[in-house]
Amino acid sequence: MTKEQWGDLQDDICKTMGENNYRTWIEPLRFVGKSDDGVVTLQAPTNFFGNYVSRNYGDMLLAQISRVDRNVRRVAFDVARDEAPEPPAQAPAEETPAPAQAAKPELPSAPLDKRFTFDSFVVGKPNELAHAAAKRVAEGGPVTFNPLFLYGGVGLGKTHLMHAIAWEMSVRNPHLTVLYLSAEQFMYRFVQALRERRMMDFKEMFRSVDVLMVDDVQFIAGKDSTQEEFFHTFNALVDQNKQIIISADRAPDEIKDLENRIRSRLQSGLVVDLHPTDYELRLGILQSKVDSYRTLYPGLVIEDGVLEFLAHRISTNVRVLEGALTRLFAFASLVGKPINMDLVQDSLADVLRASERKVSIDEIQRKVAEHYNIRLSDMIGPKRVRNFARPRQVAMYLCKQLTSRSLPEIGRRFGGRDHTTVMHGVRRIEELRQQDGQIDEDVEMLRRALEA
Ligand SMILES: Nc1ncnc2c1ncn2[C@@H]1O[C@H](COP(=O)(O)OP(=O)(O)OP(=O)(O)O)[C@@H](O)[C@H]1O
Repeated sequence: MTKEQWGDLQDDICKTMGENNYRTWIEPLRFVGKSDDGVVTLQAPTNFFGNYVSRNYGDMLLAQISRVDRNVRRVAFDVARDEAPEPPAQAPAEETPAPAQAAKPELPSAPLDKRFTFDSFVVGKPNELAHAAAKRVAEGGPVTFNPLFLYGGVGLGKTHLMHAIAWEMSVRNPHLTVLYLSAEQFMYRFVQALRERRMMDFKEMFRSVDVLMVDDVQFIAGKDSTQEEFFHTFNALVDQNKQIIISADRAPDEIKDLENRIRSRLQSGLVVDLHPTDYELRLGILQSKVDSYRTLYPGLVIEDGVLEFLAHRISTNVRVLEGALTRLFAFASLVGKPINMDLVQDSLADVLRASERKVSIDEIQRKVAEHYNIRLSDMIGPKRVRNFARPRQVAMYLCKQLTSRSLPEIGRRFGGRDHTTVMHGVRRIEELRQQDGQIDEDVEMLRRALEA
């Protein structure tokens, strides 16, 4: 990978992520070089910037770069050396003198991702409440719950929902001042204002917004001065009946080192959580992603079963799921082949290993036998009667889905059967899941129980 090749890729990257995002996040990066062990380093203006790009676009960049250089394994981010030092974790005890001529601070809103709208947010059981609350707030009208506090694990859509609210509000009422920023940026602005002796400007600016959205609020835990300022900003806005929307990776009472008065303020509105995704939601998200990729990769075929496999096997983190799909599309277009299970195994081995569920063949056999009320020895043994054969096939199917064991290995664990027998069993259950609601329900229930 050379600087020229990085330059040549820019058009494609821009098309993939849209011009706005490209200009905000990718254009400022500088190509530094590629190491012998396949790491491409890009220079970002700040640590925050580098982390953001790595988290949100890392997989896409890797996929694009590996199209021109297959030896690249990883993309790393470096920070420009002449960067102003990152803000300290605590506000400095002593203030430094103000610069001779301080400019009035601009509204420190973070850029919104164009893709993060309500339209592109797939709703399922685990996130329907959070989605409904976000929608209600985005519609404006009288402020009914203040703040709206959204929380959930990594990559479950908190930022997506926050951006969607901000977009929707701005469209419905272009005059509203909607300020969206991360808690880290809030602290950065606060420390900067302290240093430059512009606290009045800072206070004025934050108190003048109509809607304040703070992402990842757990970041201010343990940072006393920032918490204090956040508390005052919060109160001032609530007093003026301005909407506040907060996100965090856990519930207010689970955030350690948070002052009690802040904790209770955060709990005083509506607290809703995004639950870990379930199979159906993951499948829905994959399908909607595939639709949006169609224009980018016209003609690419996805064979049956691939999305279902990914939805089963990949963790609940939607970012990992999306990254896997992006990589699959990039590889498939590179080698000019359809997206099938072979390609999945070739290109996603690391992701699949990482998300491997620790379910054993023994556990599956026991659970299935119990469910169908037959003896374990009958399920594994030679008898071919339907009462034993069908549960056996279900167990084989689940072993294939939930473990990384090969077909011959599964065959051995089912009384030394041949791998073709296992393959036949797996296919039969796949067919039956389409045709027979009862079998489909049984298999799904067993899968959930085994994964729980
Ligand atoms: N229900 C959903 N429908 C469509 N896309 C989703 C959904 N949930 C998450 N995503 C996508 O998953 C990715 C990660 O989501 P997001 O950044 O909102 O997660 P997060 O909860 O803020 O994670 P973090 O804790 O890391 O900040 C984004 O690309 C987002 O669009």
